[in-house]
Amino acid sequence: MSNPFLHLDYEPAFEALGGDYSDIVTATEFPIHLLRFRNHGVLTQLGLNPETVTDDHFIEAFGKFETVRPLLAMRYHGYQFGEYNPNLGDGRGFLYGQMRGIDGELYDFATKGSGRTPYSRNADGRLTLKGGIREVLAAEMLHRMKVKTSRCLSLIETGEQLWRGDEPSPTRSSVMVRFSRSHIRFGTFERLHYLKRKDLIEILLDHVINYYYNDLKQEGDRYALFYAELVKRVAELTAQWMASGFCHGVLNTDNMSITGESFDYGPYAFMPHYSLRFTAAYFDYGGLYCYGNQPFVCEGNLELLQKPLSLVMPLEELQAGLAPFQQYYREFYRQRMINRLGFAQLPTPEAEELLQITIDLLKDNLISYPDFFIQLREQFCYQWQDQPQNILKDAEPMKHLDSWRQKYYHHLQMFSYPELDEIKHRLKHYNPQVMIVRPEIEAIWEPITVEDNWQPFYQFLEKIQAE
Ligand SMILES: Nc1ncnc2c1ncn2[C@@H]1O[C@H](COP(=O)(O)OP(=O)(O)OP(=O)(O)O)[C@@H](O)[C@H]1O
Ligand SMILES: [Mg+2]
Repeated sequence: MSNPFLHLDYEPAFEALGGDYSDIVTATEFPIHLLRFRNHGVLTQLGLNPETVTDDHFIEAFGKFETVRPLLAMRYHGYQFGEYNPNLGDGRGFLYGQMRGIDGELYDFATKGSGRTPYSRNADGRLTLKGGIREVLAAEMLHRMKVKTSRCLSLIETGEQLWRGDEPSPTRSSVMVRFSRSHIRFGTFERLHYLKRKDLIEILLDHVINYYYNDLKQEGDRYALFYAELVKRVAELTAQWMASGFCHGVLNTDNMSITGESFDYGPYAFMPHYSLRFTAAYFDYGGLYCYGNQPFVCEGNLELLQKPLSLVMPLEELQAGLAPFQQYYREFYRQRMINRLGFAQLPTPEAEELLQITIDLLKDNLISYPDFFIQLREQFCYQWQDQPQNILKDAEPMKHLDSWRQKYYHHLQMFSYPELDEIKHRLKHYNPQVMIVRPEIEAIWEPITVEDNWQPFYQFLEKIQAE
């Protein structure tokens, strides 16, 4: 059977921009190829029947990189922890191809760990197996939590020994293929500003609007409308992270997608309990990218993007576009938190009150942030409408619990029996039955590294995906 990945209807949109934005590269040849993860959800999104795609098809296309189009290392710069770095670009990856999903939208296949490129500097161009597993888990978890995220299409172990400061070494190697809306980053524009190429910024901006903001392309003021829409999308994404208890860890501008989608899951972490200072990356000494800073950092990154964009549009329009960011963020955050509590909609002042008391309860008692929502989902029952004491009735006495119960109870009073069923469903929809704080990731990695036992990894993925 011919390989469906080699017969997809590839649409070389980025390639068509020409050689100013990328370099043609070759993939490394790996000593072995062991397919460790294949994402059937993504296959379905591409209109492929998983039963017709063999493991060898994955290995041919995404381990040996047989291809029908040139492999492109994308060029970009970026602000990293506030410092401008012009020495970036795809140093261990390339764009493999672009194609339409069944939704009609354009998507990228791009690699991580596929070998050295002109942007590797002194590094090896590789991805550790643990790093690959971590990215698979983050993306599937966030996808399950209805966060707009990239996903991993495949993860292939490649049989090399890598040396890393942050993993016991030598450590195993892998190559991943990521499925995302786009790998054009804020830093892709920043590089063009650095090179003073207004002409290339204009071409790239039209490209972005054409493919990712299609309904704006006929508008006269499409640049301003694009930026205003990007601001809104990033505010929504940030709110989704915050409600999920997710700390991205490395919010440099080269890790910010121009489509407002979340990607690049390196030293991320889901916070164990509510703390605005919770920091994911061990090298983030000052806590710049801590959980609670994310809405401000994202706003700041959008502001940095004004520099390149102001070469092709008035700065005042960009400033006006950014002005509502925090308000958007707050609205999206409140809405998502209300959803996680089981409600579709509540009037704003009541939603704010419920939100505040929920945060106080979580924060002041150091309750497990993930477990709180899991318990809510698991224990919800109609009897909660009878007496506030029934709500999470096994919980130890603690600060704010009575007033939180009263408030939750008060909101439940407004619903009929069938509507309570909807709450039950909503609690399941927004709150997965498992979460991955760090010890869980270690518990998945441990059997793999000690005895090459992948069962806990696959079982965990199944639990993430379950409703
Ligand atoms: N092992 C490596 N070899 C070569 N370059 C690397 C390596 N690790 C990181 N880089 C480069 O360092 C920069 C920052 O890395 P970062 O970890 O943000 O990106 P990445 O994880 O490699 O890729 P992506 O952002 O697509 O997920 C990028 O230019 C990246 O290509
Ligand atoms: Mg990155």
